[in-house]
Amino acid sequence: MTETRRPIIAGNWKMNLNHLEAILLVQKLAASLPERTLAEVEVVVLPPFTALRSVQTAIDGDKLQLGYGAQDVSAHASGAYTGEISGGMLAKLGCTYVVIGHSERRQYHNEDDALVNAKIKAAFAAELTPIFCVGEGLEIREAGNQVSHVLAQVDAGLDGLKAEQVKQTVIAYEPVWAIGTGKTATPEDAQEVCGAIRARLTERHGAEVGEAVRIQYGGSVKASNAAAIMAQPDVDGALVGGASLDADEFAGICRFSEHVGR
Ligand SMILES: O=C(CO)COP(=O)(O)O
Repeated sequence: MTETRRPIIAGNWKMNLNHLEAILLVQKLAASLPERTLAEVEVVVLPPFTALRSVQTAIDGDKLQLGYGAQDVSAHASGAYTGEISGGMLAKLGCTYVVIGHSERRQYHNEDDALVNAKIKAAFAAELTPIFCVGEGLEIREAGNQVSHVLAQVDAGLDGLKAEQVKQTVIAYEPVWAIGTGKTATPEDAQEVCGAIRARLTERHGAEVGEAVRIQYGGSVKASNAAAIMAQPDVDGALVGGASLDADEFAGICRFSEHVGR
C-alpha cells in the first residue's frame, strides 16, 4: 500500500449469517474498531442479500462508520429473471459496493468473463462500485501462468469501461488455491500479481488510473498475516472470507497497521 490510496478491508460473509446474526456481528465489529483504524482504513461488510436491509438499518441507526454491499448482482436492470437481484435494488438499500466475479460464482454458477463484464457495467449503471475478483486455480499457478491468466481476466472484465469507471473499481486478486484452504499466498506472490495488474491498468488506462485503483488480496487472510500482505506496495486491502465472520479476528485484520508499528 501507499499513502495515496486508502486501504479497504472487506468481509465477504458468503452464505453465512441470517439477518439477526448479521446485526449482532455488525454491532460487535463496530465496537471492536478504534477511531484511529476507522480514520485510516475503509471497513466494509458484504452480507447475504437477506441481511442487507438489517445491516443498513443497524449502520444508519447507530451512525457506524462501516461500508456495506452485496456479493453479486444481476447483469439485467429488471424483468423476468427469477431469483435475481438488480443493481437498482441494491443501490436503494444504500449499498456502496458489490462483489463481481468471485471464483465461487465463476466455478459453481459458470460465470465467464463476458458475464462478469456485463455485471460490472450493470453495477456502474446503478452507481455501485464493483469489487471485481480475479485469480488463478492451482494448475495455472503450478504451470507458472498466474500473471497472464489474471491479466486476461482483468482485460476482459474491464472491457469497454471508461477510464473514470476503471479508476473507481476495486480489484480483488484471490488465488483460488488460497481460498478457504488455509494456504495463503506469500506476500511476494500477492505482490507479483497485484503489481502486474497495476502495470496493466497504467498501460491501458493511463498512470492516473493505475495509481488510483485499489487492489485487494484475498485468500486465507487472518489477523496474523494481514500486516505482511498489506506491506506490499501494490496491495491496498484485503477481501476476507472465513475470518470476517469473527468480529475480533476481522477487527484484528483491520488493525493491521498496529502490527507494523505505524
Ligand atoms: O474468497 C474469499 C473472500 O472473497 C477468501 O476466503 P477465505 O478468507 O475464507 O480464504
